[in-house]
Amino acid sequence: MAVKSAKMRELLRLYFIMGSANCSDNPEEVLRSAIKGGITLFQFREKGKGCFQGEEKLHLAKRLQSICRENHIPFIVNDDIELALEIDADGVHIGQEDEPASVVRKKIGNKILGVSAHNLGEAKKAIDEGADYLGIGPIYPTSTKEDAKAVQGLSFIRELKNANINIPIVGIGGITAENAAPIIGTRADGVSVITAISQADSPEASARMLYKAVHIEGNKQ
Ligand SMILES: Nc1nc(C(F)(F)F)ncc1COP(=O)(O)OP(=O)(O)O
Ligand SMILES: [Mg+2]
Repeated sequence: MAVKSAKMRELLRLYFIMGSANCSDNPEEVLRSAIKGGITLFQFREKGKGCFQGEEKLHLAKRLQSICRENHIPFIVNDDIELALEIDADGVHIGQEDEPASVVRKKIGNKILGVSAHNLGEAKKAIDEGADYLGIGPIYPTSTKEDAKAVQGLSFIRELKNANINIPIVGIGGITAENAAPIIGTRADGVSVITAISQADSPEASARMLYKAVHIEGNKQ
């Protein structure tokens, strides 16, 4: 587990999350561009108005997964455990409204398991049930997730660190190159981003700026 945790921290550095609904351009081109810009992990999150279902969702997942495989970027699936197992994804991400982490861990074996947590109780439960990392947020206001919980800033990350919770942590919610550094300053392991990359004129340039922001701050730790 220890090796996995160190590797997990590296993977979380710049975690791009995207589905077709988040892209103004072709999702495959957006992903290729984001990979060129230095993303370290990818999550397929096919959700929201007009998102694909069934066969179309499966085919898009496979196309994006093959782009990640060509570039040695692990491919994580949001919510849809059955899809993740069907395409042998590298891991899944679940929230508090999804299946319990303990049930998902049994289904996915040794794949990466990410869990969203909004308070200490949820964090401890996720850790006890085998989570490999926690998604913490929304750090800043976000328009991407319609049912997002209250904006929490950096307070919950600080609370976790003060409670000596050492599981790998990634911040999420409204993150841009301009506001990413303070998240790393709280000793979170990385930032996850949807719109700032998926809607950028150049996803590559946006990812590169984000990577620099987290890298510079990370070197100060
Ligand atoms: N998808 C996510 N990915 C992360 C990650 F840690 F990966 F950055 N953190 C949080 C979420 C939010 O997960 P959830 O609360 O289930 O909502 P949704 O299914 O709408 O995304
Ligand atoms: Mg979810």
